Amino acid sequence: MTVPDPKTNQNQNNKVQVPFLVSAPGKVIIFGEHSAVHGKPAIAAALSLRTYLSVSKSESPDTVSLIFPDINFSKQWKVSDFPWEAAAKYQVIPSNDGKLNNSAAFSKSSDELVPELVSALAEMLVTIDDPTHYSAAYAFVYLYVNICNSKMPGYTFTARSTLPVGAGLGSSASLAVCLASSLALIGGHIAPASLSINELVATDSPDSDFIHSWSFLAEKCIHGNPSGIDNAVACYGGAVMFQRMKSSVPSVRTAMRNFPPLKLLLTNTKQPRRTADLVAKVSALVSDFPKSSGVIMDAIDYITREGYKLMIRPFFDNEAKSRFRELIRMNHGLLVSLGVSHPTLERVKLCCDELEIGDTKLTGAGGGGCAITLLRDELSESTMKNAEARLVSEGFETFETTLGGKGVGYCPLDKAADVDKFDLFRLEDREEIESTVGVGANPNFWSFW
Ligand SMILES: Nc1ncnc2c1ncn2[C@@H]1O[C@H](COP(=O)(O)OP(=O)(O)O)[C@@H](O)[C@H]1O
Ligand SMILES: C[C@@](O)(CCOP(=O)(O)O)CC(=O)O
Ligand SMILES: [Mg+2]
Repeated sequence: MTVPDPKTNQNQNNKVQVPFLVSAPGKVIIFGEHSAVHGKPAIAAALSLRTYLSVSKSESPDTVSLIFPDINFSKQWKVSDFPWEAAAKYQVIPSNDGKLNNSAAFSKSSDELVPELVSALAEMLVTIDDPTHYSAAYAFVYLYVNICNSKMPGYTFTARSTLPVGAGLGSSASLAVCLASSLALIGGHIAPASLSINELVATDSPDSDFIHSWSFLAEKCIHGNPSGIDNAVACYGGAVMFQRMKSSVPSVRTAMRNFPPLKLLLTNTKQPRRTADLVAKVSALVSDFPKSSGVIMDAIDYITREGYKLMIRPFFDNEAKSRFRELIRMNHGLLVSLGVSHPTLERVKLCCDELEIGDTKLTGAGGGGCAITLLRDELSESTMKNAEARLVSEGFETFETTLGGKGVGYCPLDKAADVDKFDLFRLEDREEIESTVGVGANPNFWSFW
């Protein structure tokens, strides 16, 4: 983490030049969604589908603007509308000797939202009725007052995802990481990223840890009680075994460097749902039936650990693959018993079972959204084409994606021409976003923390 000038709260070295872009990946949970919230381990990997966010100066210097076309939402505030005084009491500003002048608040705010700040921000959000809009705006304003300050000029934040939003692939966490990294850059708390796509990261950097801790709070704003697995993957990339610990003990995150090349089909039911509702539903079940639901959570715990053991074997051979598929099938059944499947998800599963292409489970919070099918090895191209055509004919959408990619990235927009070329608002669709700014199609534009 860099040390900002205490007067301006801006880092003097490596100061970011506006405009710029940041980006973070979505994720797929292989085992352990929901049980992860209740302290059990889970396994997830970063996707090649990502969220991109641009930061530019607002036309009017005292206006902060959000432009979120994927959810049909835009909003403006005046810089002076933000509750800076309330924020100052809890804000963590590193002093120029590099020590945190409010370290108690830092450790608290890196774990829990500050209730006084939440109520001070409520007035800025009162006119927003749609919960989708509200949660995105809430995450933004919470991070903005904590990470930025009243002396900074107004900026415009435009976000676009190549991920489906609200479909179990971690769009909320990838947005949270984009917000945390862009605000940390303009607030002068971190330096622009410098690692190229092929450089391996030996250890986590203080800058990525800073982004990670604030993105967790943004996830809290979006869905109440996140385990932290989604924003960890969106921030650090790769594949992880993750376990949330009881409050005040940090979560355990074990990078899985030899993640086997899984052949996955990703199917979006297009059934909308909110993670917040499903996480609350499972938490209600846990408190109503602690013993019965506890046994289900324990079973998922064993499945995840069995899956982990198979995945870290030096050879992910046929025997390992067939055991792995059994685990996928069992994990789905247990999620059904927690009440988080949906008729559309069951239809995807039925279809894949009938076609005998592999084993299917819901991924993410369920209630709609996406399913993953771990494909059998020996499937021909025509079998796969037929299977995808059948799923599409039933109203679903299939995705091709690769697993285990990079975490949060940064792309400077140095030249004036870049600003028009990379105007996220104007890009037509996922394909155009990917081909114009995408990390996959344009790896040389990007650096990583
Ligand atoms: N590209 C985006 N633009 C604006 N808001 C987004 C975007 N992606 C995610 N969000 C926010 O995250 C919410 C979806 O999060 P969630 O219900 O956790 O689903 P998931 O993380 O599985 O996509 C949206 O309702 C919105 O508030
Ligand atoms: C249900 C859960 O395990 C995953 C939610 O993922 P998503 O928001 O549906 O992509 C919640 C969490 O771990 O925070
Ligand atoms: Mg989410």
